[in-house]
Amino acid sequence: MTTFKKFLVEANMIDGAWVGADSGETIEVRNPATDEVIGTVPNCGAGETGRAIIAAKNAFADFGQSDLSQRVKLLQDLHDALLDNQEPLAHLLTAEQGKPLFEARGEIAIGAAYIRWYAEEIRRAKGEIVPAPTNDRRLLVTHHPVGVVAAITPWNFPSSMLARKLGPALAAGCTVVAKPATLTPYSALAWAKLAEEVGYPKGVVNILTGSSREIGAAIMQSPDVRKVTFTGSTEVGKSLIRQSADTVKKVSMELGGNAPFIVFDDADIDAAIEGAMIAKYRNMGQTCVCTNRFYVQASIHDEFLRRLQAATADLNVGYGSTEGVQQGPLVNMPAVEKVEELIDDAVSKGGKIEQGGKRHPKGGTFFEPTIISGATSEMRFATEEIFGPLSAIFKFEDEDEAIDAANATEYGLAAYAFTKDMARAFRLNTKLQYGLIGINSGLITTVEAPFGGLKESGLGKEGGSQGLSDYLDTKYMCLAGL
Ligand SMILES: NC(=O)c1ccc[n+]([C@@H]2O[C@H](COP(=O)([O-])OP(=O)(O)OC[C@H]3O[C@@H](n4cnc5c(N)ncnc54)[C@H](O)[C@@H]3O)[C@@H](O)[C@H]2O)c1
Ligand SMILES: O=C[C@H](O)CS(=O)(=O)O
Repeated sequence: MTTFKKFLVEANMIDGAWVGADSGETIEVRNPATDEVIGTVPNCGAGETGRAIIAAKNAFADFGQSDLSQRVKLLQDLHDALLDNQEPLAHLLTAEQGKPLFEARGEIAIGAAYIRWYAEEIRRAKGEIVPAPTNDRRLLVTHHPVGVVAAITPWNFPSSMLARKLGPALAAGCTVVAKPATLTPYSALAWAKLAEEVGYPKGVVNILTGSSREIGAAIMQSPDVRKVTFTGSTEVGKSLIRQSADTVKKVSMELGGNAPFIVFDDADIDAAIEGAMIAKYRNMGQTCVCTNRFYVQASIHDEFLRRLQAATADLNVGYGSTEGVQQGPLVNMPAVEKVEELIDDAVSKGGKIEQGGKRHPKGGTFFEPTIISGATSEMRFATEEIFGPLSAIFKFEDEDEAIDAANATEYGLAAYAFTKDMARAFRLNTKLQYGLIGINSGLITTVEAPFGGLKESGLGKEGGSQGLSDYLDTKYMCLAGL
């Protein structure tokens, strides 16, 4: 049995010290599968946040001017430390979030890959010398770390969502104040422990737990925080964007999704079913890029539905800590109740439950992987993010109808389509209003590519070469008198 005790840190990291809340108050952290208390974390607020921001600002004076080679070495050591501890970190992640162990291991691995990627990318953050209009001057363009960065992250991928913020921030020479979701704090606090172990100077990485509103307000009101990088719901993202105006902070937003999954009649059905299972049921459907709406062309609808039903019925539902389990519990009871509301709404409007449809016999927040056919645009799940193991099956006749239906949402994060027609693939790339488009694949996230949404799914990119620029300020210097 792997123990994660080393990373069960019941304290916050502020200015190089592990501390509790000024009030002494704590918050319980529960295992979604068993509802047992795993431990507690400090319930910090404005005062602790102010001290963390000052610590990050003070640390930036040196870290922001540190040698590139030093920052690269620290990132390489952080990458290695993460992989050396992959097993306990994965077990910790499963304990606090519920996802199956194989997915938790994958999340730790991609987190390490983001760190390694930015250890490499920062060495290519080149400036330029621009041809001057006259010979008495040189025009130089250079890049510099923005300064103190606030990172606010969600509960569904509590480790990798912080990795793709810490990576570019630390590579650029920024310092960080991070606030994880209250439901899943330990996977984030583990990053502070690893950063401490590999030798990051005090104040470079600060991680706080507690009142989202209090900590959030203190972050947004501070002129010393020069960038906010947020991953979470569109509703909270909009609030943070509004608050950022008061001090003109840089913002990057990774927000909600409502992914269409379009299966054309020329699709490889085996590939479409394989893609559907991962695009729908990864993290029990609690993934921003999970399929929200399946659009299946009429001539293959019944075959696809039958095959999806068989694959869904085969899913192994159980405790995420049990090897071989493919679906764990939902994160909490409100998540279960939301799925139930969406099912009741769909059935009341003519939807048919083809599979599942109710709480799992395991009880608690376990829920049966569910399929509803006869879906229509009047049903709530056509426009609301499901965030659960519920497959909504819509039927369509032709390509234009599918594209129009797919785009009928304020979201624009991920979209998927299965077709052998490459001319159609390029039409879809042009016409689908989404930042991420998977053709014949249901799992497209990778560190090499820019991840981010259009419309109300976000601002900015994470990963790829594009993910670094948000942590750099670009300056122009005119060097005259030569
Ligand atoms: N686009 C992406 O990359 C991506 C990735 C993961 C999750 N998400 C989205 O996140 C949502 C699920 O995550 P969630 O439930 O944690 O989202 P959430 O918006 O409720 O919370 C996200 C984070 O913001 C904090 N927060 C909440 N209210 C705040 C406030 N007023 N001020 C400051 N911080 C505040 C929370 O404590 C948490 O740390 C879904 O909509 C999902 O699509 C998007
Ligand atoms: O939930 C959203 C995450 O960004 C999912 S992914 O692991 O990055 O695809």
